Amino acid sequence: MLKINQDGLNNLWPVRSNDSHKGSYGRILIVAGNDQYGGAGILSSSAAVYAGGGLVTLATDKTNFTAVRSTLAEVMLLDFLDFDALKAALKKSTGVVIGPGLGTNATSLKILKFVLDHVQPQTPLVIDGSAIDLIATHQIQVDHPQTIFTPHQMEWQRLSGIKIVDQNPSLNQRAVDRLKAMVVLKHYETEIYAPHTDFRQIMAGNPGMATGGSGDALTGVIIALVNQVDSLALGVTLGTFLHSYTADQIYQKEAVVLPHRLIRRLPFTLKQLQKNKLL
Ligand SMILES: NC(=O)C1=CN([C@@H]2O[C@H](COP(=O)(O)OP(=O)(O)OC[C@H]3O[C@@H](n4cnc5c(N)ncnc54)[C@H](O)[C@@H]3O)[C@@H](O)[C@H]2O)[C@@H](O)CC1
Ligand SMILES: Nc1ncnc2c1ncn2[C@@H]1O[C@H](COP(=O)(O)OP(=O)(O)O)[C@@H](O)[C@H]1O
Ligand SMILES: [Mg+2]
Repeated sequence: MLKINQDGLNNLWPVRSNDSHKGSYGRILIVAGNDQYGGAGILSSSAAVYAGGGLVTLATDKTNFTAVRSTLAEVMLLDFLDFDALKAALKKSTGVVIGPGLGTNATSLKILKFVLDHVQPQTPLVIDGSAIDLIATHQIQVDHPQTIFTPHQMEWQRLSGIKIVDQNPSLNQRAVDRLKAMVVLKHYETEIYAPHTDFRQIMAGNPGMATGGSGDALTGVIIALVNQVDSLALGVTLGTFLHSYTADQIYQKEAVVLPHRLIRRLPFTLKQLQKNKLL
């Protein structure tokens, strides 16, 4: 097991080059938020923007459009039932998130299957929340080579079949090898698994994060960081650490880490971590 702390990541934070432009930092598509869970789509997409994603599009239920526009002017919008537009967006995306607040009904399933069928093979794909539940319930085989699952322990129980009380690194690793995907197993000191590789443990995070929406925000942070470095494993590690480390800064002064406040703080922590690199 490799413990991940601030010192271990010191030289690895991406720094923006002078001749870069928005296209240098990814075209990110977030497919999230049904009519009940619109907030999940807002949290995921705003986290992607605040963590430095170049161009972020949210494909969501149409009822969320006004709320998204009034919260987050930077994000572009798509109706997630407009499959022609979704197909075109998937074709040009360099990073996709599916699942936060997607719901688990027949429409949600149709959207998930469409995304799995049309995402480009080279594009990193973060699968979270409702999408994990749908994959477990309907026993959907995910063959996408660049997949990152981000389950909490209950979602991991559903996906892997390992009961929460029985979850341990050796059983988790075997399930990850079978899945052939990265897995960010979220809890206190979150673990990051990849097939046939020693797992990493994030030495940051706190119980102030135990509030609805923290994981939705994580998906956006991860996909934004994956779009700023060359390696998938590094992007996932940096994103997961940045999320928890930012939460720790807030938790020093606030008893609950509200996800929207964590998100607003991301550019500051990112700058601070970059500066350590430049010292
Ligand atoms: N503002 C919003 O729109 C929100 C939307 N959300 C979405 O709602 C959908 C349902 O997600 P939920 O996670 O609430 O529902 P789930 O039913 O998947 O999981 C929650 C249950 O798992 C239990 N659990 C056990 N171990 C856990 C662990 N380590 N971490 C978290 N929970 C653990 C919890 O106590 C709870 O009973 C997802 O698509 C999610 O993205 C939630 O993120 C909440 C906020
Ligand atoms: N007690 C805790 N200690 C550290 N981190 C926690 C704790 N509880 C929750 N978290 C973090 O908060 C996030 C919760 O994710 P998730 O349960 O998917 O939330 P949601 O679906 O409501 O957005 C994860 O990143 C998890 O690691
Ligand atoms: Mg979640």
